[in-house]
Amino acid sequence: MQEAAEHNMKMHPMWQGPLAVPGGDRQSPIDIVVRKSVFDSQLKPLVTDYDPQTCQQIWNNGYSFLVEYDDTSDKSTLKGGPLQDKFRLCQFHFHWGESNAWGSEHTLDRRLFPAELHLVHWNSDKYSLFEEAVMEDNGLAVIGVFLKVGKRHEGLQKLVDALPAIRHKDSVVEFTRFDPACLLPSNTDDYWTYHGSLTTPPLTESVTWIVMKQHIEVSHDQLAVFRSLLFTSAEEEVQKSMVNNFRVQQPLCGRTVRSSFT
Ligand SMILES: NS(=O)(=O)c1ccc(-n2ccn(-c3ccc(F)cc3F)c2=O)cc1
Ligand SMILES: [Zn+2]
Repeated sequence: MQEAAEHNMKMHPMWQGPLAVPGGDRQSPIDIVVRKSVFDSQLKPLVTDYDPQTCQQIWNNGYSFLVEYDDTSDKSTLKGGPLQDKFRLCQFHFHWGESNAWGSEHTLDRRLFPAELHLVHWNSDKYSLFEEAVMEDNGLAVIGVFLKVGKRHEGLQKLVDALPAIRHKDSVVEFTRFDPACLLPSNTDDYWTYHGSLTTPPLTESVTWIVMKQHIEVSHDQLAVFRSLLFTSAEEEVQKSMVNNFRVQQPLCGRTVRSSFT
């Protein structure tokens, strides 16, 4: 069934262009083979400092829904971990499946999760705009968090309640005072990190990936609301459910995945 979902995903307009950066050898997502990851004692704890007042809007971009933050100053930042510089939060979004059996982009020893959260940051020490950073080797840092189905996530509910208002592609509503830290697992010291890319076009190889070892739990009903979103705009005749908006795992091409824990 997942293969059919992967096939359907590739039919989405998003994927009608090049499926990889020509000559790309650091594409994402990947399968993290836990026993092959290399412990690095130099990896530091993550330091997130998010200001909920910088939360601005939530919108359906026709592939996922994005919660966007004001990134015109260093008010919501990420540093530490594998990073040498300070990174500014610009948005977060999710990827999910039509069933709880799949949906994540990264996998752990081939294990799929029902969904995955991505918090996207850009290097504000080196670049002045996201648009600039997205093209650079050390331009972006994305925190990945796996979602499992279980108890209701109280912090997520405010976001879930906003989704019916952005059911169609290109719909946007104001969304304020949301602290993305509530979506991080209680333990952010244990993670894997590797050099990769954006998982949708432009697929630029500019991302330091930081994948959390600990997952968060959301309820089945909360994920069902994700699946009530549509890939399509209100004007389109055929409405398509926004599900299976994930890319399949890419070749590791000799890269090392480091772990912050033994
Ligand atoms: N899934 S993910 O790897 O976290 C991911 C995948 C794709 C993007 N993405 C897609 C288009 N853009 C984008 C937006 C504005 C811009 F000026 C340049 C971009 F590349 C972007 O950041 C952002 C994040
Ligand atoms: Zn993503």
